[in-house]
Amino acid sequence: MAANSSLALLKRFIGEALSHKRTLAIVVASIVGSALATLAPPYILRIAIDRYILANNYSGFLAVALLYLASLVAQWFFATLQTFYIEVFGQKVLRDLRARLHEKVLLSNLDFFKDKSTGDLVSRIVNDTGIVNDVLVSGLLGSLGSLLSLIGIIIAMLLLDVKLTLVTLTSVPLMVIVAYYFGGKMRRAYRETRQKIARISSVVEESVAGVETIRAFGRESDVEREFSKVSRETIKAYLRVAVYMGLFWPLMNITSLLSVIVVIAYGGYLAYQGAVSVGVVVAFIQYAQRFRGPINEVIGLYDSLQSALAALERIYEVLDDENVEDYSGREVERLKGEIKFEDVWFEYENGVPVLKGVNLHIPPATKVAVVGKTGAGKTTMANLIMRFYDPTSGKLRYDGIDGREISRKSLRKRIGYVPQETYLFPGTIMENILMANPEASEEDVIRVCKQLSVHEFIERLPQGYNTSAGEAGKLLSVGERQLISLARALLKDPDIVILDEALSSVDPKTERLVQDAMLRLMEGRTSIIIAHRLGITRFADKVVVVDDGRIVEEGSPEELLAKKGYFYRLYTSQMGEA
Ligand SMILES: Nc1ncnc2c1ncn2[C@@H]1O[C@H](COP(=O)(O)OP(=O)(O)OP(=O)(O)O)[C@@H](O)[C@H]1O
Repeated sequence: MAANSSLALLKRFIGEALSHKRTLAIVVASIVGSALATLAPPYILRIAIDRYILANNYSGFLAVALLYLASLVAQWFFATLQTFYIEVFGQKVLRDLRARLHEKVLLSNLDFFKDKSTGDLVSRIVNDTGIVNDVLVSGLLGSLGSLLSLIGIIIAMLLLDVKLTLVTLTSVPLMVIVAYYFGGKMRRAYRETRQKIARISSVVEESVAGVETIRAFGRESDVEREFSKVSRETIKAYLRVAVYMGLFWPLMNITSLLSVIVVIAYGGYLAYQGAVSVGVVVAFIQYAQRFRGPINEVIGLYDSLQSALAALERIYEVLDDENVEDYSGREVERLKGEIKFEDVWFEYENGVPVLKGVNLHIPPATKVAVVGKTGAGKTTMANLIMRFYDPTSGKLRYDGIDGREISRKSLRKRIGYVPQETYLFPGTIMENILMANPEASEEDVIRVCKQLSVHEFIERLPQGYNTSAGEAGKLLSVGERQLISLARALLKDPDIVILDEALSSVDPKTERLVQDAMLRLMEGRTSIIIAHRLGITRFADKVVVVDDGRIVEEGSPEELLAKKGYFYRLYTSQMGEA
């Protein structure tokens, strides 16, 4: 990443984090207090030794001893305050970032998801924000405190003795080298363990999710091999961390002790000559030992800055994505349900039209079955009616109103959509149906379920409507899940119904239930059925045959069958297969 773009990222992030001024003020106060409190004890010790102990003067000694104790308590108090409020501040920043990212996911249009995998988005919202918090909030503020401490220690030492200060500082470069080189190796090894752990989880996840396929293809031993390979690599990574940790901390302690030896040797010599007091030498010994922590912290921050900035960049990439759904536009209360495609062209990708000049008039309360080969553009037509996308050119009108003028939210309130696969959210079956209409009551849900004859089979579940979706998901067949989807749609009391009829085979009894429920849902409503099984077309007022993005035939099922054209061929070949 170029230096100036890193700086711009950091500036933007800090600018946003500054919105929590009050917490930040407490953090800064505790950092300053903590730095000052760290400086005090050696200084007080020096006074105690020089003015009281060595001078055999015990009259005010108790006061100095108490002062020393007070400075230790202050050090403890500010350190606790600092740790706690940095966490509070960090969690607030983290919550804001995650909330904005999550909202972005909810408000983005479908183009947003085209080039992002679920795993990638989850990782950005969970892991990247975590890294940013660790490094750019906790790390940065902690390092700020460390830098303050370092500067304070050097000033305090300079005030005590300039020459001794300069000699003591000679050990600092060595500490920096150890912290940079060995500390860096340790931190990199640690990062690697995290990657290996993530790899283990994904191998396990894939094994569980794909267990049937693995067995069917006899791939058990391959998967096992892969797992033990990743396992071995993980062990190696952990052992590397252990080696570097074992090297790093003792080395850091030794360099710290080296500086103490330098102070004792040179300070002792100066004290012998009478140039400094014994108290000053003792204070220096203590200050010299206080370098280690802050130096390590500042270098650790420098080391992880690159990865945190990369994480920040990935976060802003999502936040700045411009594929946002626009919810503005006029509100519609109820629709008669007339839909008109007027020379609609549509492309997902520039230059690749998927719909090529579709003209279609669906009068209110008409049942239309859309049929055609895989990839013909049926689902795309449904996507346009839902306004998941708008036409690239041409218009879609609802009751004569251009769809672009109607607010997406209010339009979707009037449409009941039954996708091919029913997604059950965590929660109970009752909650899963209620989500379709927040204004509906539990009685409404039961009424709707009775209407669709879904009530009986829900009642048969272990806890009826209160069965958890997870448990129900395992107990319910595809068809039964689709019945729940149909109940959801009916609860909205929509004006327009879109059914993406599933091809998957359903047992005859459930199939009958699903079909009856579909017909009941469509009753008196403008309905579009994307029909994979052509048998359902006999209930339609009109069949529309789509091929390669164009409507090639249109008419009542009887007309089209009699015409012996495209639909007739599709129909007879499917019925033949059946
Ligand atoms: N999000 C997308 N991005 C790019 N191309 C897409 C996208 N969704 C669908 N397509 C392409 O658009 C064409 C029409 O797809 P569509 O899903 O509308 O067909 P369909 O008739 O519903 O097919 P099926 O019966 O398989 O569901 C296909 O060539 C498909 O590859």
